[in-house]
Amino acid sequence: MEPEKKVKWSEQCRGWCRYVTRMHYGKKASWRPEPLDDTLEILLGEEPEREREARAPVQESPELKEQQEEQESHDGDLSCVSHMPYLLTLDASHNQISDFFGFQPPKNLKVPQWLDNFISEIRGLENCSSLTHLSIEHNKILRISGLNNLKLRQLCLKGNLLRKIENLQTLQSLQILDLSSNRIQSMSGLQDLHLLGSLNLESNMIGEIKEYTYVQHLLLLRELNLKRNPIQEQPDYRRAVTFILNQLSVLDEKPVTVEEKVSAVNKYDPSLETVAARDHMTQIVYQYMQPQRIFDSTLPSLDTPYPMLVLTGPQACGKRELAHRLCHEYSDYFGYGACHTTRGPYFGEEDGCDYHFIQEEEFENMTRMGQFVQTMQYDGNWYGLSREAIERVAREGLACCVHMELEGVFSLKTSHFEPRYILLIPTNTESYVSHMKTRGFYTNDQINKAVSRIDLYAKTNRERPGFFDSVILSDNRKEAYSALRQLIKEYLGLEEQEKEGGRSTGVTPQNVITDEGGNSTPARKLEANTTDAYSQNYHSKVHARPLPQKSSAELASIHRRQQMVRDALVGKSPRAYTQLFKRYAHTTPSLLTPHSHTAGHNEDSSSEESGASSGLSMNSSAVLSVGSPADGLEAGSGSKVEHLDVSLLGQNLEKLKDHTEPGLSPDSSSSIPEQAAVVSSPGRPGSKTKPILPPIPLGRKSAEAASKQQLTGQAGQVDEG
Ligand SMILES: Nc1ncnc2c1ncn2[C@@H]1O[C@H](COP(=O)(O)OP(=O)(O)OP(=O)(O)O)[C@@H](O)[C@H]1O
Repeated sequence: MEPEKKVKWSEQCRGWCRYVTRMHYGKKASWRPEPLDDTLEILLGEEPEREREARAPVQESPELKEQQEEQESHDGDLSCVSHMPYLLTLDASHNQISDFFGFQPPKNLKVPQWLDNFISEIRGLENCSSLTHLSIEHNKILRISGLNNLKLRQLCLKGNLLRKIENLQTLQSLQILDLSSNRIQSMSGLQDLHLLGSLNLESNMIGEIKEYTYVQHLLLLRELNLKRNPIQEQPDYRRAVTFILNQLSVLDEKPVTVEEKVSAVNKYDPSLETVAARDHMTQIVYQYMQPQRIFDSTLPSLDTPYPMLVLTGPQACGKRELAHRLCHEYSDYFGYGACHTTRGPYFGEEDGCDYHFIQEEEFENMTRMGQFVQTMQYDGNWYGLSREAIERVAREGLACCVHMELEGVFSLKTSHFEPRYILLIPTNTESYVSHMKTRGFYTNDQINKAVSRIDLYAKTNRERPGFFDSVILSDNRKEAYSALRQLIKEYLGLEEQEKEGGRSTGVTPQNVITDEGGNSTPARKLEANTTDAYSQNYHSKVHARPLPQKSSAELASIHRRQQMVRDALVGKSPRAYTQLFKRYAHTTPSLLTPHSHTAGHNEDSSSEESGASSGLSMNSSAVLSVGSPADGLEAGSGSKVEHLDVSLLGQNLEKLKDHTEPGLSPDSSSSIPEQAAVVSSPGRPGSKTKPILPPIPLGRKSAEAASKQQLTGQAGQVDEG
């Protein structure tokens, strides 16, 4: 049929009408191609060779002559068009046609156009089964109708009087839709056009961002034009649309860039990392804008981060209660780090004990003063962990124990602090919900939100091995606490001390190490008389470097691990805490380590085992020498926890719970509680480069010293600005 020829309608082309492909029909009052009218143009397709050969006899045939005569005699209908079997485009713009009722479309008509007429209703196209392109621009159409089941690929109803989009759902082939310059207020009615790739709604009356939800699932939609609609006035319009319709490549005739898409996601659905990075950036910027304040106890250093323990998990999973119990029971080792919050106190909550309850304005001021390490907004309230809260605990010579939501953990991980993170996660949704309901503080929305976040935690744990240092199921508070307690006890080496009946490894609350001769030495003094903190770190690092030749300690360590492998092969499963800490040097605050100053040569500091940080960051520059919990203790004896496969968590929480039940675990003979379980995770990134973990600076001070320190702590602010 190609190439097309443009000719005027005349006698000459009448015989060619079979090959008409496009027809522009101008200044007519009715459907009648008047011969010799100079406003009528037709485009002729090239005659196929086969037909050309056969044409002469056909033209001369009496039937055709009859047909032509009949065609000429027609006045006022479109029957002439029906003799054009190849007609694809018909453009009848700028006429006075008011109706195309009775129009007998040619068999192959694909693209009729009726531009600038007085058509108010679409009718008569039911039989146009080949019609793919339809344009009825600038008419007076009030409603969309009469298009059912057509195979239209392009539809243009620009410049009509449409108020809503309707009756399009059967146009399943529609790819391009132009409804510009109408009075449409909603995008409802487009949701079923799954092949739609281009939508023009310019100059309409669409005003609400939520209208986009109607086209949100049209995955092929690439171009959308909403210029000159009231929606353009909505704040952040373009970014919001880009976010909701992230499949778009052109919006309002302007390409949507990758940067725009990233910016939209970062604003409306930021990843946890983005939230954390933004929060961290805020805190750092504000902090630098302030006169420098020295927090000596928690100062960042190369190898000895200040020891912190973070309990994390969904709201009301029990982490706060557990943190308090832990700090109470192990008050010589841990202090509770109270965050600030703008939420009002619940019944029974005390200011400064659970939180520092402050007004939003004060919270903002504190933020601007750079006082927070991290902040987070949860349920419309702000929460923030201040440097001072940590420092207050550190000045006591204690490790700081805090609880927070996942976003807080992400943020804290960007700071110089290197806490150990324990995830407390409920597996029994029903009892979790009923616990929240019993507390009576929460609305249904809050409960639903908390429940939905369980999966977020589980997913994070599943997809980021090593993100949490340990996982404890929190369904049963008592068991969860005993799992946590067990973990801490093993780590601190308290169990061994109990076993040894307070022999030379004894630790006194007064931060004094008792040697075998009964002489007491302040723990700090032992450290202090070597050199300053930086040098200690440096030496620790040097000592921790793998030696070219294995020391006897390293060989012993390798031997021990080989033994564990052998045990595992014959079916003995190691206890949970050994899983948790075995990758780390077993370290403890200096006040707990009778042989702290010999650390670098301790067995556990062998190049491989000490190649990572300690289980809970509560290390001194020393390594615990009372023996690794993995040593010599029978698997499972007295332990309340069981090692679980971390990959199970979150995939199927119920399954996980089952897994903890006696009889299902390979080591079901051991006394394992039904729900409490600890899941180990591999070392976190970078942990191998930090073999030695930090001391708790001085251990718990006497009440007097502590209060004195409090006072001097306030004075410890140094104005460098
Ligand atoms: N600084 C912080 N950063 C991030 N999350 C925090 C912070 N402080 C507290 N949170 C967490 O915010 C959530 C809401 O705290 P809130 O104290 O109001 O909850 P709750 O109902 O008492 O539950 P929970 O018993 O878990 O504390 C809790 O999960 C809490 O752990």
